[in-house]
Amino acid sequence: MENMNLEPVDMDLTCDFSVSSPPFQQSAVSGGAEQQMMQIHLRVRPFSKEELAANEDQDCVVIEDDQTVTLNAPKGSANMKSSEKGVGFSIHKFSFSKVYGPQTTQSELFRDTVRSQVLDFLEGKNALIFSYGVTNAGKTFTIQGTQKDPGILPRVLEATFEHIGGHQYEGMDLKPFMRNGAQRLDPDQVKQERAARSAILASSREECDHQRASSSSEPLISSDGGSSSLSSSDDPSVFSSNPADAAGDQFALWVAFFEIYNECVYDLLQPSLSRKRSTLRVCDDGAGNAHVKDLRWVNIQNLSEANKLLQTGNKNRSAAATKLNESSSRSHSIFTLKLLTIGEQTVKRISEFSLCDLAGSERCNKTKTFGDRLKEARSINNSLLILGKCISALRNSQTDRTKVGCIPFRESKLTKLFQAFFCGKGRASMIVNINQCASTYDETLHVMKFSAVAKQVVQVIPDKRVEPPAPFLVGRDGKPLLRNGVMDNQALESYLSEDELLDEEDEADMSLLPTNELLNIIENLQTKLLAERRKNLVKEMEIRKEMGDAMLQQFFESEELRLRQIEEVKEMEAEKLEKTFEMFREAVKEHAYQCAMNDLEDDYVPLDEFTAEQEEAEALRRKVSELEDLLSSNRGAAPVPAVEKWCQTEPSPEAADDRCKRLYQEKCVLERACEDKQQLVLSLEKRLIDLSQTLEDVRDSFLVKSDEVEALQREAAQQSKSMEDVLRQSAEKDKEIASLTTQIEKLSQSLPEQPKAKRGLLANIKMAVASPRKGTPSRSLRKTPKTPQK
Ligand SMILES: Nc1ncnc2c1ncn2[C@@H]1O[C@H](COP(=O)(O)OP(=O)(O)OP(=O)(O)O)[C@@H](O)[C@H]1O
Repeated sequence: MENMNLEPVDMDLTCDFSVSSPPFQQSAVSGGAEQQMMQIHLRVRPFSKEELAANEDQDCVVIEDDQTVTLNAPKGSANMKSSEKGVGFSIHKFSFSKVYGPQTTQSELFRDTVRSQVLDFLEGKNALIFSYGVTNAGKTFTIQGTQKDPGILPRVLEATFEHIGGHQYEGMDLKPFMRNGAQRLDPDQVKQERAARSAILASSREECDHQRASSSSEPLISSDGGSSSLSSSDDPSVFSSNPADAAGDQFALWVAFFEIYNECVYDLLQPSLSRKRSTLRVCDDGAGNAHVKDLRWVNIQNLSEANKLLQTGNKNRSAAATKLNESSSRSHSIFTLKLLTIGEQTVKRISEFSLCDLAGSERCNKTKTFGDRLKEARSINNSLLILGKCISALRNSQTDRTKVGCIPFRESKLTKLFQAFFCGKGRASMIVNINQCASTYDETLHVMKFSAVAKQVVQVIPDKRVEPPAPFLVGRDGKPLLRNGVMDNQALESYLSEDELLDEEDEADMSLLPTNELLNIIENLQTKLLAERRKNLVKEMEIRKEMGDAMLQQFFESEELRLRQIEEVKEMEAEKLEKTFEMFREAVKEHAYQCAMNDLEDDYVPLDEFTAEQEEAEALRRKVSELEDLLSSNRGAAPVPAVEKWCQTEPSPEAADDRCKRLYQEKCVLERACEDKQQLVLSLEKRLIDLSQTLEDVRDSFLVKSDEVEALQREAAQQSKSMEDVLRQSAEKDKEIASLTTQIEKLSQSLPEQPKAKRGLLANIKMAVASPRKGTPSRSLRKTPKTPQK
């Protein structure tokens, strides 16, 4: 506690640790839940005769009102000395949810502090109460009390049995499992459970007889199970179950009692056959719910049985006489009740009530501690220091959201177990116990400062109207049971995370163990490590293979998609080309037709006319040749052009002249007609050339498009070739993985006989897996990829 940095800002002459907000202030948050400051109650115990004789009464503790207390530093205390030096103050003021003076009875304390939490518990909510204070301040008295003056715990038990009434579930086949679950036991397990329970109760009976004979201590609850000393509920009907609400439900109450001593968890209800008790592990179910693994849960049916268990547990608890307390608790003890509400042969809900009696915070010099006591004191102070750090961090995270997630719950077993309550899975409240002795003033001041910080922690109280979710149910082997034919997911998750847990024995205080045990532990750990590594290696390979397969599959799918797209583009391009070509063909045809039509219009000559003209021309030609023949035969002269000759040789010059002229004109007409025909032929030839040119152009563009199509086809061919390469590579990898798996299996089978050789091979395999591309073995594909369509 000395190092705890919880000092609030001091003020003037008196230091005021009271918070400005009213102590019971509540505010609603979303979903009907409420926020509430953590309830911190202060109990000031009366002086004992010895203390009064030793002049311990120096008015160090002054109760101002039912919420405020002032501490006045006595002479000689460290606090007084530092205030005399001008460092700090000698008067400190603290406020609490409520202050209970030395005259407060156990019944009053129960009624004011715990009753509402008991009601929560009976309604299915979780609750935690822990007592905190220096050694000999009255923590155990507050939690357990005496037979004449029972404390909170017996009263909680009494209230619970009042609530259960005649609705006790006798089956004993439904038992708490982990933090929030229940286990269904088979008949054999129920038999074992009953036998173990009887053994514990019988051993406590012997102990009680022994105690009665020696009258050394008194049981907390009368052994007949009656509640003669209990008056926990002034109005017992408050706790009675309402038959209308219960709807035929039955209740089973299971309890566990354990302690955390030197950071090791011990079951206080486990009969220890040897001197060395076995330690238990604190496990997390993966959802922030820590629980003690293999803790003994005992089904109790009445107060008498509860008392016997308390006796047994207290007998096993680590206690020792210190200078300040004859029987000082050297450990944190936690008594937990679990109430199972059972209806229709299943567990409807489970609620938990934990009562924690913390070990006393103390300074080693005051308690004159050495050896084991010193070690205990260090361990106690350390776990209380972590509790203080958690509470401080919790308060800081609530005031400053950036600090969320830095709460060191995992640093001690105690805080791991408290975490769920501090994180909204139940309501926690603290009872601070102080004595008024001047000799322990400085420690008391530390305790008060701690509680001032704790008081500022805000808790989210779940909405009472909202029914908590049904607990998960597991079978004999702890594996989840089907609920309405469906696997219980919550149970499955918890079960799986349970498997993943680390062995927390590693965290226990090893220095307490002898060397040979340490060697055994090391050997065990080495074996575990090896097994873990092997498991990880196999897992890693499986994951690699899965990832490879998934990637390959993805690649095939994308490749297939790409090929499909290329095919579609090709088809579209070919279609477009075909259309363009068709268009050109149509255009050429149209053009040729138009030209032909134009020519036909220009050069149209009726056929009769043309035939007549042809005949006439033929007749004229015949006549011309006749005349030429005649002329040449008459004159015997060298032949001359026919017409001229004929004109010259005409007997009548006029007639011959006319005839010649006419013939000449006809000749000229014929020549013109020939010229026109020649022109027509030329123009047709020119049009033919133009058309050929157009056809040439169309052919060229067709060739270009064909080239493009060919290029696309080439590209597609290349891609399919590269895909084949990838397939080939994947096949090789697959074969490599298969051969490695075979090797691992062989190694796993032969590992126990040749551990050293296997370690070498495992390392080789790990290297091979770490650089899979260097492996030579060929592979085969698991899946045959689809051949892309071309
Ligand atoms: N309110 C009280 N009224 C009468 N006696 C009390 C009261 N509180 C404590 N005592 C007595 O004071 C003594 C010390 O109390 P207790 O053992 O409960 O202290 P503690 O805080 O649990 O100490 P430790 O941490 O060392 O276990 C006991 O003899 C107890 O009976």
